[in-house]
Amino acid sequence: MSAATAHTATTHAARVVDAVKVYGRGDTEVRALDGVSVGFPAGRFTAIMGPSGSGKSTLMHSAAGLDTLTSGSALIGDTDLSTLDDRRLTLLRRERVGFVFQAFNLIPTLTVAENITLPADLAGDPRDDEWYEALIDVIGLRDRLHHRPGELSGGQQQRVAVARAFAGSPDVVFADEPTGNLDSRSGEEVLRLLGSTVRRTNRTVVMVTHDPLAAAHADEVLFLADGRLVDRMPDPTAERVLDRLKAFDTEAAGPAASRGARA
Ligand SMILES: Nc1ncnc2c1ncn2[C@@H]1O[C@H](COP(=O)(O)OP(=O)(O)OP(=O)(O)O)[C@@H](O)[C@H]1O
Repeated sequence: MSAATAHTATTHAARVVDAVKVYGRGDTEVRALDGVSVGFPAGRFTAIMGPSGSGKSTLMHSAAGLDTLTSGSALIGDTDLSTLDDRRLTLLRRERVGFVFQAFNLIPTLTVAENITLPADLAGDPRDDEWYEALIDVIGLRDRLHHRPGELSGGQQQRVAVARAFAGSPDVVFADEPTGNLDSRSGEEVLRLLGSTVRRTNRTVVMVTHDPLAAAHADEVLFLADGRLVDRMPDPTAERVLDRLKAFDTEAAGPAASRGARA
């Protein structure tokens, strides 16, 4: 792509093109992704929703380079992940992608500060002090930097995991049900943290969630059903997301249910 084109088109931090993912063969074949093309715009917070089994995790894992596609492409920036060998894929994930999981996945023996800088330390990168300090301010745990994760609440641990995900200034942070293990108040804090990090520092987040309240924090919600992208909702509210999800139940009772990929 020429520089001129890059400036006129929406910049996507990550995208998939004609993504197909087939698990199993013959009678047990499941088309988890059935030709999905979607971009995740840079500087935006995108949520992925859809009924259970609709392909949300598969889409996220493929876009993040944690899983490979059966056909089609997954790109981080302009890098087609299928062109990378395992070593370069690992490096790309380490340097250009951040992750937040439902289970916070912090290292219990390291302090909060050490957990946050661990990916950069492993990569041998010098710490960007300004960015690190800004992150500590955003997560609001300056007085806990020398505590261990076990001494923090679940919500505080997830805020540390969010800071760790952003610490290396990745192109995109993928969050898989980041509030799944939290009570509603802690979950709300983590979502506000994700949203404010995107808006104040122009970062990119892609989040899989079942929760309409969580999805309402995003700039846009993508809806999957039966491995396909079926709808997008800019500027979501929890009510509108809930209504859209309810419509899936109605659609599932009709012809859309007869595709049979998961029968
Ligand atoms: N490793 C696997 N082997 C076989 N089938 C799989 C595998 N992983 C996922 N699937 C199937 O692919 C389809 C999509 O799964 P996926 O986990 O992406 O859905 P999801 O929308 O994230 O679901 P949930 O909301 O329940 O987490 C499902 O039918 C699932 O059973």
